[in-house]
Amino acid sequence: MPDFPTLAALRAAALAPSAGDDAAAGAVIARQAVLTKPPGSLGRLESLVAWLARWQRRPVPRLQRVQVLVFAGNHGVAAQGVSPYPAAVTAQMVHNFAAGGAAINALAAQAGGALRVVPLRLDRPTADFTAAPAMTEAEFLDAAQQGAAAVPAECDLLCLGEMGIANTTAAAALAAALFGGTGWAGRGTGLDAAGVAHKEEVVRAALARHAAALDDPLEVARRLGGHELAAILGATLAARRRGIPVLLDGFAVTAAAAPLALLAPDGLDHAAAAHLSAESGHRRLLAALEMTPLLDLGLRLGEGSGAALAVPLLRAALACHTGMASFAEAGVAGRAA
Ligand SMILES: Cc1cc2ncn([C@H]3O[C@H](COP(=O)(O)O)[C@@H](O)[C@H]3O)c2cc1C
Ligand SMILES: O=C(O)c1cccnc1
Repeated sequence: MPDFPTLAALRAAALAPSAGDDAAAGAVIARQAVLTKPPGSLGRLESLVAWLARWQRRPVPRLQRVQVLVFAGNHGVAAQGVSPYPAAVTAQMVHNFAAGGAAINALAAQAGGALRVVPLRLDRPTADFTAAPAMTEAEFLDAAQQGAAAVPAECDLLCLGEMGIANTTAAAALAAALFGGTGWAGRGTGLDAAGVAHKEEVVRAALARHAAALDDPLEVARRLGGHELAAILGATLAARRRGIPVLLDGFAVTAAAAPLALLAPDGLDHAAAAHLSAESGHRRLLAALEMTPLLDLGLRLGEGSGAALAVPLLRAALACHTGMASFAEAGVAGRAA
């Protein structure tokens, strides 16, 4: 049985209340209070473990099965000259992933994660969304469903990444449609100032073309997104239903998942921003989503690279939580007053 046999089923899943486990998070917080450190002194490491417990629905979270999923898709809007690279690079990079030669191969291995790359209709790009909706309803639903189906049932943490030439233009259009304003276009893979201005104009034209239909976040995702971006939305939603916390990568992945936060206020509570991309719209997008990135390393790659890089940080947080002694166990005096 597919997770989302119809668009109505996808929407109902996105609107369903969250399934986080308060008791599991509470158990983590209670244990942290007795470990040999001043309360709160491990900062964000402490709240991260509680977050893992809440969404794994397990009082002692684990990070044994880490899955990195990279979705790949092609974009009709590439024909507008919005990327310095040819669209053929998407499929070429999928071969490179399979051969083990990309950054994400190295980073997923370092993270102790399994890497799976899911190409979506690479021979059939989306429609150029300055002229028509990027996807039909059936195409959008199929991509979202493929994303959901790629999420393993048994998984402790999901890292999401993407590959799709011109997808930072789609991401900018999504962000502009979902959160309003202009100036969402950035350099992507390396546009110069004139290229960014042209990209911004393409985004403006797309929003004007679809202006009458941008009230519904799923319709925004269908009209202005892409196959791999719809798959990321489907995977993010499926992960919440299966009790799997998610690390979002950069600008493209965050924009792909963002409709879920607009459909339900807690729609991305099981997802954390792994890093702040150097793509200029990302800081603003994360602020709109009230997310604080874990890392800020100046990455502007995609592929799930930032998400994979944050996994060792989560492992460190969990190692402290499970490995530290309590004040009583260690014979360390507690606070005097
Ligand atoms: C060799 C190469 C490897 C990549 N890996 C990720 N991206 C990244 O760049 C693309 C988005 O940038 P834009 O919107 O400017 O095309 C996406 O495919 C993204 O994952 C790559 C891009 C290239 C060229
Ligand atoms: O932040 C991203 O997702 C990103 C940035 C540049 C190129 N591709 C992706």
